[in-house]
Amino acid sequence: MSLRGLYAITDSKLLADGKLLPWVDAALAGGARLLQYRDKSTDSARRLDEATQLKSLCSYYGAELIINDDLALATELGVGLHLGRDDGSLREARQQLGRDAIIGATCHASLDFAEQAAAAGASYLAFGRFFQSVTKPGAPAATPVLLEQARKRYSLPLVAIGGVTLHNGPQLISAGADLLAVVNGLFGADTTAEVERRARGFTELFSSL
Ligand SMILES: Cc1ncc(COP(=O)(O)OP(=O)(O)O)c(N)n1
Ligand SMILES: Cc1nc(C(=O)O)sc1CCOP(=O)(O)O
Ligand SMILES: [Mg+2]
Repeated sequence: MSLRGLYAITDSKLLADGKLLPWVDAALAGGARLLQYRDKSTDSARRLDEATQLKSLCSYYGAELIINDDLALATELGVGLHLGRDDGSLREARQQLGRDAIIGATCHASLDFAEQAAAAGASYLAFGRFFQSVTKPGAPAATPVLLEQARKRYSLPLVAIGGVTLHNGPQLISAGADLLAVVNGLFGADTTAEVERRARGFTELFSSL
């Protein structure tokens, strides 16, 4: 599949109290192409159960599920994986998951990190954070100029993350982002109708720019 469009990322605090599946369903109905299951808890039974249900939803909508941090869970479900700088070896994950798996890498604001990730077999390179993020306020800052530089250097899909909204998304796409990775700007909505409206809005940004 082509890696371009909205990349929805779940958040266990925002999507507590039974919101996970309906809120994700709305994001996928609105056109999200990738969904990352990001849950920092250690409740492995619940994580397996939730990720299994998310895999079914993604399959229904023709989207791809990516697991944050957890190679074992991604392997068990046969889905993609996102690794940060301290989340284990991308090269080993590639060997374990196979050549077709989507494996993404956090590159913060560093073209050197991007070079390492590309050499280790990353499927996409994620840069950020571009704006203030309520989800991860302490993430290192990046600028659209970095995206432009990465765009010139890599043909791999580029992901922009961190404080992304419908309002500021266009400048990141113009700078070269293929995917906008969003938590609060998508799932911080009060209703599923609003999540779907926002997801459609993000999706339309990619056809209009
Ligand atoms: C698409 C995408 N980009 C970056 C991250 C951040 O990954 P990481 O630095 O490992 O931080 P955590 O998400 O694990 O807190 C991401 N998850 N997804
Ligand atoms: C998980 C994460 N990683 C980031 C990075 O810069 O690497 S920013 C971030 C949080 C993204 O959430 P929101 O869309 O609510 O800002
Ligand atoms: Mg991580």
